[in-house]
Amino acid sequence: MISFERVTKRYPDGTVAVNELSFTAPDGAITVLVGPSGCGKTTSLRMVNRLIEPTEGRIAIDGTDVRARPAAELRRSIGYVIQHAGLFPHRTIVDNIATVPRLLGAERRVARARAHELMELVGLDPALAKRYPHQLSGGQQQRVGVARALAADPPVLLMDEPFSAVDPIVRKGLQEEFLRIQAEFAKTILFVTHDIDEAIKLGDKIAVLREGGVLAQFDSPDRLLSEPADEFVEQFLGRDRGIRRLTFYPSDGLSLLEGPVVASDTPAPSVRDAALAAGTPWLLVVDGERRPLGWANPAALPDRGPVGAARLIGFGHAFVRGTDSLRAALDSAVLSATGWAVGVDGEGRTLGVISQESIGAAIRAAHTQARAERADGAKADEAKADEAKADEAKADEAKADEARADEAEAQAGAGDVAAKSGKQPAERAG
Ligand SMILES: Nc1ncnc2c1ncn2[C@@H]1O[C@H](COP(=O)(O)OP(=O)(O)OP(=O)(O)O)[C@@H](O)[C@H]1O
Repeated sequence: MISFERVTKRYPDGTVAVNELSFTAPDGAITVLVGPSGCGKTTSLRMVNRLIEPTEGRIAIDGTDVRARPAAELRRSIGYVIQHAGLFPHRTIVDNIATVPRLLGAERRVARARAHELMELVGLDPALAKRYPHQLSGGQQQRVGVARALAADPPVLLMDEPFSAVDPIVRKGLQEEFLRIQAEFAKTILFVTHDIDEAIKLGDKIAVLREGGVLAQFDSPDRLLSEPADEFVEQFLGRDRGIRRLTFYPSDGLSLLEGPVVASDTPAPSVRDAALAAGTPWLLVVDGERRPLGWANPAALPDRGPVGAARLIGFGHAFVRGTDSLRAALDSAVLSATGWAVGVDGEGRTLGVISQESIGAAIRAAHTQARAERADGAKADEAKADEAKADEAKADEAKADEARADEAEAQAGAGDVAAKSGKQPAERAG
């Protein structure tokens, strides 16, 4: 757990880069600091490993002020990844990764063996081990940066725009790899980016900063998208936050229709007659393994031959029910020429189809449920706060009782002494 407690950083020229910043980055989670250029993200991050010292306030890791430890020792216990990776240019890749374990006293052989394991973990070809950083692509260098930060197995990682310097496709790959590694290692991560999409994709918690280093909102991505604290956050999130929010709604509750799904070798006339009788607007034709082939218009089916021989209309892409979100399901329907989405299982076999309208209804239901859950959550928080207040009041009462008892005891004791010396306490006091 990393806690910022009213942290302010004022540079010598008077610039207030961070202003009374307070939030707690929970254990084993990714907390993203996001905001426009110059809002104090990097300054905040570098105060955790004491590359910058705060002017006021306190930063603590697991309750201990970071200033309680010598800076060099602190830094060795915290992984740090920066834009362009910041690798040592004259060391090979394997030695770059082995740097911190070596500093911590690991034998060269042990540190290198660990470095090779980490290269595999972050998806680097072992053949790159003996190269130098300039002989690697930007994406490969970033992977080395991540491997190096993980080498000493630190509980805390600081990452400053680690994926910003690579093209969007490589970046997406790095983000996915990073989430996979985090699912396995559950580090406590503070991650800086100026890209709200990256923040939403990676963050368990997001701290949105505004200019002057002021915290605008600290929330989960879903909460941020559904309830931006103010106009600044709303604008920063962008116009399509409603659509992006659908990423947090699962698709497993969607009811898929199996009726319109037909095997490609079924005789066309029989499916045509059945579909027209049932008022089915579109038929999804699938192969022998139930993989989708395309849509057929029942009214246009021929009088002879299998349905698979008819002219089929492309279905765009299918969504995987359960794994993909409602956003993916909606996207599938929007991209399909018929307005219907195709739901498949993990193996790509068709489970059924669903119309845009039905997905719309599922979205409305998900919104209603989320609102109810938020209201319940707020009530539970209130109840917890009331309980905490009641506990505090009880503790105060107990303390007051104790103080009264002490006083009474002291007076009784004083009485004893007074009695022994033949004087009254009042006399002694006077
Ligand atoms: N050494 C310094 N002296 C004076 N001002 C500084 C110094 N370093 C940073 N600043 C200022 O502090 C503010 C916050 O800078 P910081 O680098 O933390 O922002 P950032 O949010 O990380 O920006 P970016 O996204 O552009 O990297 C900016 O106004 C910056 O100009």
